[in-house]
Amino acid sequence: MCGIFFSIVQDGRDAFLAKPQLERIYDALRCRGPDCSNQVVVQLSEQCKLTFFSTVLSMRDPLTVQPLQSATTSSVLQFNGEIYDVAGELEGRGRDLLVDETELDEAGCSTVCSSRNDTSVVMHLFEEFGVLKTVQCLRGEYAFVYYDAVERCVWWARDCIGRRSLLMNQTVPGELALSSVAPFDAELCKDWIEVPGGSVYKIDLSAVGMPVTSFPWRHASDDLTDQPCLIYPYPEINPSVSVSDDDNSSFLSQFESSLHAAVKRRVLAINQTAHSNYAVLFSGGIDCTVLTQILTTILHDHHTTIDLLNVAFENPRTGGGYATPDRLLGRRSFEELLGAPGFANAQCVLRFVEIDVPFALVQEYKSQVAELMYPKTSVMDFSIALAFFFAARGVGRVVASSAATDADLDLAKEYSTPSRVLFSGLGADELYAGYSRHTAGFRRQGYQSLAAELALDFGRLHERNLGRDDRVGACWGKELRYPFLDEDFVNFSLSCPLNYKMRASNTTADDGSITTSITGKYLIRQYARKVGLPQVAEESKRAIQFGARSAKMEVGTGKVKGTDTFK
Ligand SMILES: Nc1ncnc2c1ncn2[C@@H]1O[C@H](COP(=O)(O)OP(=O)(O)OP(=O)(O)O)[C@@H](O)[C@H]1O
Ligand SMILES: NC(=O)CC[C@H](N)C(=O)O
Repeated sequence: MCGIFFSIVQDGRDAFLAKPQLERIYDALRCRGPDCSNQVVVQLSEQCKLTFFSTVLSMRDPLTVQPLQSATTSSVLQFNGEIYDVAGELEGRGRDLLVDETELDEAGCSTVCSSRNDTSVVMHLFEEFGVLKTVQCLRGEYAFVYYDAVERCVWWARDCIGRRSLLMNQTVPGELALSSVAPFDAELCKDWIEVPGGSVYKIDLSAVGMPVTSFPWRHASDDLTDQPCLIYPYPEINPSVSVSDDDNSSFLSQFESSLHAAVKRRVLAINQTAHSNYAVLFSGGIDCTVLTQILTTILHDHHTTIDLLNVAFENPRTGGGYATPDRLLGRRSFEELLGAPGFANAQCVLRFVEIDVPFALVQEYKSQVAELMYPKTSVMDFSIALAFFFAARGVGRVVASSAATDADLDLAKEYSTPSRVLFSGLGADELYAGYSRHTAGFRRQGYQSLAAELALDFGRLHERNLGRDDRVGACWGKELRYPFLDEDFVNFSLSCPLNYKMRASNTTADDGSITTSITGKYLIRQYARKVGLPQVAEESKRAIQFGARSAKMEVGTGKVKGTDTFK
């Protein structure tokens, strides 16, 4: 993941923070982007100075140094993330820049191969069409800061779903700082907040008082008359329930093609020569197992490896060693994947990588994890962040492999995944009603409140999960990719009637008694059955901190609440 730090300081001051604090931020950013780092300073006036510091984890050819400064306008771009496609009004121009035509597949837009460096494409589009028009058309997971030297303003945003971290600090009047991470320091480096998702922001450097304007994302169905805005590339959730099941196979095939395309975009947008292997954050649950199955079909004929990273914690409070629920499930799902018909004769190699985290290692890294997750501070955030931190580190042992001759298959040898890209199944529960509280709500009220609850869950992913997970996972020079949060897949999923997400079914026992069971993630389960994963298809949700046992590890903390502040 790339790293961004930007600041505006006034009154002739040199820097937003004292040197030690700034260096700490720069060090954290260098971990995110180990390929290069650079600083650009723009002295706007004697009083006002702009500082841009960037680091790059290069994923797309050619390596594009950041901050990227335009030779023609002197504008400056800091970009963290991936653009997979350019749609809508700028489709033609954007794709010309982004896509190597020869790599377009027959299906056209749904499997665009984004093969050119996207940072320079974004810069081109910003200069040619302006920020709002461009952002409206970009498809991908990103955060950016852009100084428009012609208009003398600075723009910043996270993508419309908020899949990358960006923090802001506006405690000093007239000044501003933005950063991908901001290690917490109680004295000198506090008061950061996550840039609220759902808007693009602009500060006008020429206007008196340097006002900030926000341009919100709205749905096409909203009243759009009051202020300039952007239109989400997906609708509001469809609250309807379809009356007949005639469309079942059509919904399933749309689900399948849309999710395949989302995974494929994220596979193709990797510098194939340098980093052509893959890793999945693998709990063994249905979401990440389905993603792995799709990866194996896309990479079926490629001589490459897919590392399935499964993290488990030694938890002194609960005991039980590393035989955590996710470890047991992970092993079982790995076997099921190997036996699925689609995997027969595959050239790609699947490996199960066990990442065991002893309690002593947690003690060693816990202050780093707490700093990275900041401004999240709760006990629950910490236990989730800890699990992502060690899973993303990718250091474990290859305990099983689909290739009998796999040289890394050695129970005694430490193995570190070379993959820079980590696939995650996040988002499936929010789109397809995977939480137990969805089931409980459905049991009480049927479909009545489900749509509202799902809309709420999806809409707060940026503040609850995505910023934190980016900050924590990226510190190892890795990049999280979320196929379930692909805009086109989200578009399909939000449009799909609620009964393709959650359903009740009755079973009659021999004594005639009827039991009603409620199942969420209907289409995901149907897909798993279709591709030969019947056991995985029955799996229920288990959150990472319980599956990996990273929650409340210290003896005597059993009664601590998840919402308490982590100390
Ligand atoms: N123990 C684990 N080891 C490695 N990665 C994990 C683990 N648990 C969860 N993950 C990753 O984090 C993602 C989101 O985790 P979450 O807790 O929401 O699990 P989930 O929704 O039950 O997903 P899944 O069905 O894939 O388990 C998972 O899809 C997976 O990619
Ligand atoms: N890690 C990143 O954010 C990568 C930025 C950009 N996609 C590149 O490959 O240069």
